[in-house]
Amino acid sequence: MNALTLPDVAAQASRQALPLDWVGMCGIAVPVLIDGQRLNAIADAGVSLDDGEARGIHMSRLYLALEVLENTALSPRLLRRILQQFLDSHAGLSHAASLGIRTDLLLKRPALVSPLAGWKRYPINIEAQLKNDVFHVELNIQIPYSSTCPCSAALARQLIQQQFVDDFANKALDHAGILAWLGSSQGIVATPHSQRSTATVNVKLNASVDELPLLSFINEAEAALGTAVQTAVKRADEQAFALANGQNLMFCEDAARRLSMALRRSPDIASLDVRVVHAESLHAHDAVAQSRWVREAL
Ligand SMILES: Nc1nc2c(ncn2[C@@H]2O[C@H](COP(=O)(O)OP(=O)(O)OP(=O)(O)O)[C@@H](O)[C@H]2O)c(=O)[nH]1
Repeated sequence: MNALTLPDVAAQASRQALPLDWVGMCGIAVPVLIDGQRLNAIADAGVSLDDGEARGIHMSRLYLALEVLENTALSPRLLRRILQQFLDSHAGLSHAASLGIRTDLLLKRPALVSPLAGWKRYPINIEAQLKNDVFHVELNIQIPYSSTCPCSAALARQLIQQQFVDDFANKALDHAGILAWLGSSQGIVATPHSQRSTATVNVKLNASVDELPLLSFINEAEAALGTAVQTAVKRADEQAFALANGQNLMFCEDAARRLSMALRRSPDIASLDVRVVHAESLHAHDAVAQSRWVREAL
């Protein structure tokens, strides 16, 4: 070896011959293009090391294969192309490749009533795998929403009825008096508790899907729940939100069922995991429900 030859340890034989399931890099900073937006993302890229005798993989080859993310819209086709490059650059060493991309989707959401709008952040994680020529993509999306407890609402209504009995017993009912009573906190003595909640939707896409249907999944999920958290809010919007919550009282079980049933209608989905977490204001712990569904083969 002369002074200009660089030692290549990866090309050496391993002292302990053992194949490895996954070798790669985690936490790589990359820009990605989704729905016309350039987003900051973090990637995990790796391959299997099938040859137990080989000392190491070629990390630079995986890293450089990610360069295309900078100027090509993220799609299942692009992910497959990158994974194929991971494998092609590790011929004889690897039969499986994976790429995970975490970012925050920013969507501009209109207010419920006023002409305002604001940005909402949806954390997403995209996991792609190519193994023995079988390719698949999974999307993980977190969607914040509001949930009002149906049990608490019923208990509050009962207290209001009781207050009505106490205040109006043996009195002639007059319209103006009842209207004023309904608008007072002496009349409406109790309110139900509600909480900010999070739905985590994990979707395995059908092989035929060639776009990442992130936006449509988020829209379908929010429509099914009916109580998406808001961005810019004036009083008119807050009142509409109160109505939406009152019309969509939800235990965590209700939310999980609504989401799962709504998303199952999408032809893009091969399998689905839904997990909802209601960060209870009644308790110091969370109420959680999960649902798993796999589309039956036709
Ligand atoms: N395999 C491996 N490489 C590592 C690790 N930590 C850092 N690296 C470095 O990653 C760098 C890139 O490795 P390679 O892709 O094999 O680089 P290279 O040999 O110049 O590139 P090729 O000629 O394409 O093989 C090297 O400098 C390694 O030392 C590790 O834990 N495992």
